[in-house]
Amino acid sequence: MNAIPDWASRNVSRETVDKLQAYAALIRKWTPKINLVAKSTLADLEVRHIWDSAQVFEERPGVWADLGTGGGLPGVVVAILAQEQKREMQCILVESDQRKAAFLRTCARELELPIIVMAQRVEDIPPLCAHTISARALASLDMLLGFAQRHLTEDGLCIFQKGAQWRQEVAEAEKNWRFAYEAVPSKTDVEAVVLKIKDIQRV
Ligand SMILES: C[S@@+](CC[C@H](N)C(=O)[O-])C[C@H]1O[C@@H](n2cnc3c(N)ncnc32)[C@H](O)[C@@H]1O
Repeated sequence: MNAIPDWASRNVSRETVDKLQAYAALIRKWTPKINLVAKSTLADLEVRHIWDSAQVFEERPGVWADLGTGGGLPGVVVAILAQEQKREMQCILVESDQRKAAFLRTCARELELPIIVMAQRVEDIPPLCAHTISARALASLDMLLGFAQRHLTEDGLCIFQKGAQWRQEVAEAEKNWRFAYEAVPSKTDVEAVVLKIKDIQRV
């Protein structure tokens, strides 16, 4: 399948659609050299990765940190959509793989995005004091909540994309953490959810 996302339903401008397409072109160009996404998913890149990432975007104040951003999913998509909304939002992308971080800097330059790329491990950087933290395919929920405890402001929000096993992940995480969550059905995968989590405390 090579479906095109229904950007009109998001009220996205022509300029932003062009930027998302330019980003898709960069992923297609770089993926043969560095595995930004599985090559088998390139044909369906717009829905499987870009639309999937766009669904996490919401208007939020302050710092948005995307952890383990890889090829920029969802961080670069969030930065493009924030630019559309003219939000005063600072996007920080944390990615420990140096080649992927170089790709992210290329995205920043070529797409004219005011993002900060940190080519380090999430565990090694000083607290980011982020108001929003996203992560896609990075780690178990239990581990992500540990990252959030270090990098999220007290009243901040985590937005984690999780697959079919999300209920088990929540149950596992609840052994170590107290938190409030909402599971929003994914728009791209019937079994997946977007977990919105706040008020995180270690048990
Ligand atoms: C499975 S990929 C997912 C990438 C992207 N979020 C996506 O959905 O396509 C996980 C990424 O996290 C990075 N990563 C893994 N552990 C990390 C850590 N502790 N700190 C920073 N980045 C990390 C890896 O280099 C990899 O690019």
